[in-house]
Amino acid sequence: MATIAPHARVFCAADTDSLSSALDLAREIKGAVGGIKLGLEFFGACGPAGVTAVRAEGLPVFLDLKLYDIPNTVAHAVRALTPLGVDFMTLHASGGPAMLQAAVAAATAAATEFNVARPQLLAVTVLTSMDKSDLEAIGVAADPAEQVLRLARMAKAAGVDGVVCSAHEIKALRAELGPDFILMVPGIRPMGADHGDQKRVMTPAEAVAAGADHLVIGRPITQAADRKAAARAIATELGS
Ligand SMILES: O=c1ccn([C@@H]2O[C@H](COP(=O)(O)O)[C@@H](O)[C@H]2O)c(=O)[nH]1
Repeated sequence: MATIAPHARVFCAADTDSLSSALDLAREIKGAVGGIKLGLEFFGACGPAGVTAVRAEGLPVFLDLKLYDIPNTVAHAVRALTPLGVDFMTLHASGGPAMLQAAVAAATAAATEFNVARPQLLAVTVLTSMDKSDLEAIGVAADPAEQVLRLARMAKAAGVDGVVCSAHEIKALRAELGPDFILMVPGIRPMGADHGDQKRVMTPAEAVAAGADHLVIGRPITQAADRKAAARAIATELGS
C-alpha cells in the first residue's frame, strides 16, 4: 500500500469568491498541503470554469457542494459535475439511502460517459459546527457520536466512498467501518487557534493519530499573516 506524506493529508479550504485569491493560495501553499477544497462560495462566484482553473494548478481538488435534494435531482447534478474531474465531492448523508445510491450510480455512469476518473463521493454526517443542542433543535435526540455512526453506516451501505465527520467520531467509525472507508475531517484547529463557529474540534496531530485519512483546514491557514508558514507549521506538526 502506498504511504502518504503526512502533509498530503491536508486539504486547505479556499473559502473565497475570488478566482485570483484561490489561485494565489494554491500557488503559495503547494508543497505544504495535499489539496484544495472549493465550496459553495467559490462555486457560486467562479463556477465550473473556476474549478477547472484551480485544478490546472496541479493539486488534488475536493469540491464540497454538499448536495441535498431528491434522488433524481442529485443524480443529475452529479452527472453535470463529474466531467470537472475533481477528486472528491460531497453530499449530505441525511438525504438518505436512495439519494446516495442515485449519486453513486450517476458518478459511475458519468465517469464512463465522459472518460474521467470517478470522483470519490463523501457523505456529510453531522456538521462540525453542530453539537448536541444543535441536533436537538432540529429534532434529533441522538448525540453527535451516535448520529454520525448511524449516518455513516447507512452511507457505507449505500455505496459511498467515505464520510465527512469530526475527529471525535474517527475511532468509532474506523472500528466499525474498516480501514478503507475514507474519513475526511474538518473542524481542525492547531493548539490555541480560534475555534470560530466550529464546535467539534481537534488538533491536526490528534486527528491523524485517531485515524483521519484527510484533514480539512481553512481559516487557520487562510487567515494567517503568513499562509505558507501556517501550512508548513501544520505539516511539521504532522511529521512532514
Ligand atoms: O462538517 C463540516 C463539513 C464541511 N466543513 C467545511 O470545512 C471547512 C472548514 O473551514 P475552517 O475555516 O477550518 O473552519 C469549511 O469550508 C467548511 O465548509 C466543515 O467545517 N464542517
